[in-house]
Amino acid sequence: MTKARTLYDKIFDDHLVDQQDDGTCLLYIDRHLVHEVTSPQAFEGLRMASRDVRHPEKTLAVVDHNVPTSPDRKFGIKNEESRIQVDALAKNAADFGIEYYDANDERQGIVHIVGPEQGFTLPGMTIVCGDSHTSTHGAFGALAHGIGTSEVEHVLATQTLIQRRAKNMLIQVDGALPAGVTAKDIILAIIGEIGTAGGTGHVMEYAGEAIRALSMEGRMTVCNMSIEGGARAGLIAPDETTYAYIKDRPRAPKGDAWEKALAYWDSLRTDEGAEYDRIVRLDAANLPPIVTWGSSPEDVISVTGVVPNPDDIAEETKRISKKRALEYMGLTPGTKITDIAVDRVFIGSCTNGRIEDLREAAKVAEGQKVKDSVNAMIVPGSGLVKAQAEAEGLDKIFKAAGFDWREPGCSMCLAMNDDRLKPGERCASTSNRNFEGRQGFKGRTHLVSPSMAAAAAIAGHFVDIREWPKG
Ligand SMILES: CC(C)[C@H](C(=O)O)[C@@H](O)C(=O)O
Ligand code: SF4
Repeated sequence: MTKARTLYDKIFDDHLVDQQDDGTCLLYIDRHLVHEVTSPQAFEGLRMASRDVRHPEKTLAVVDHNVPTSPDRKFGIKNEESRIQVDALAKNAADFGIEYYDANDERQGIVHIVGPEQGFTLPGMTIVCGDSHTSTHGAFGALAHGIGTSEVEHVLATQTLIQRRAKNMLIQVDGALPAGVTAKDIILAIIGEIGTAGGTGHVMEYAGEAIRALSMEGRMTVCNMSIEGGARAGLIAPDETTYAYIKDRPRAPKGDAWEKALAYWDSLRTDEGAEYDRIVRLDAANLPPIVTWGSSPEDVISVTGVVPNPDDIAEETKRISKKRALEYMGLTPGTKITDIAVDRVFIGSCTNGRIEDLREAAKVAEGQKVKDSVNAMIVPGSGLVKAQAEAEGLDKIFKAAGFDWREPGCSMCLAMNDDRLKPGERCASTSNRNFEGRQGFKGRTHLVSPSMAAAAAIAGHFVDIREWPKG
């Protein structure tokens, strides 16, 4: 009898090219996504060694981090550093025969939104990208790893990656989400529970009623932040929701190939009796909307709560670090979360820049006005998301409410382009990292869901979305 295996074990085994006695494995890589930040030295390395890209057709390049999000970007990038990186990717893609979406291509967007949209991301595949949030693609039941630049070069040259087997971790989310509570709150709650190192050495598989009930957009939000929980990757077994999303995408299998693919994809489930190294359980029905208060994604609190007091932490190193976080954030213990005023609102990123996120935000914004003291921007995650949103009239709702409607890119998720916080500015952000300086020097980031962000823009402070609109 064969041993019961997890979904991770199955995908890993199906891609194993070689395994050494010390456990070092060589994995075949089905898909490689490339962006401008982590690829220039990799291509340079190939040139120096006179090597080609082994499988250009399994590689897709797109610019996202450095592109400005203002409409006048079609006239070029003013910032020199950004322009150099973007131009380098265009040249490298042309020189090595790789399909490339530039900033004027409607398919351009954040790499982790583009892959799924194009049907480039498929269940059972191994997918890599020189980017930590590659875990997003695990929502499709693909084994998706973020890799470093030297590994990018290795994959470009050989279409393989050196890996060790990870441990298996199951995150079981039972129950049904209450109204106003979203996929973002699920993953923030998980990270709050296990901490940012909780998943170290593991691949996290998310299962349970609440995960099955999520749309692909929601599943991507959850898998996206696996990396913030320290995991090597996140995974969700594919099902009818997955297939419906993929069907008829440009690069999805068609006709007979589709039927064959479905048969294989249906085998991508963890076997009955397979063992996990660790299991974490969560009840979705008990989850509130969550806001982060510190400078780590594990610093989570219910919107109904107050800023915690680090003095209550017994462990010294942690106490000192959380004290510092509060100082950085300019917050006082005991302050009600709903009393915290925001200066900026950012709705976008590979965590929450998809169509469903914009719909959720638009529902809150409709007929309302952004508070005078707040500067709020909506950045669709891709050109296709933007077009879809415009076809649904969401842009009109946002603009009428006083939100800034932008071009697609990573934008203010990280301060690598013109969108950034000024020192001291406080932002409600739908992105995934609230590290010091992440959204701009001395900027203060609170991670929230899209509807919570939209409501904060209108009220000027955090509000409990479950009670929105008041009166
Ligand atoms: C620039 C890139 C290497 C980085 C990552 O790996 O995640 C970025 O996307 C981020 O979110 O911090
Ligand atoms: S949107 Fe943010 S998290 Fe995602 S790839 Fe871009 S910078 Fe990284």
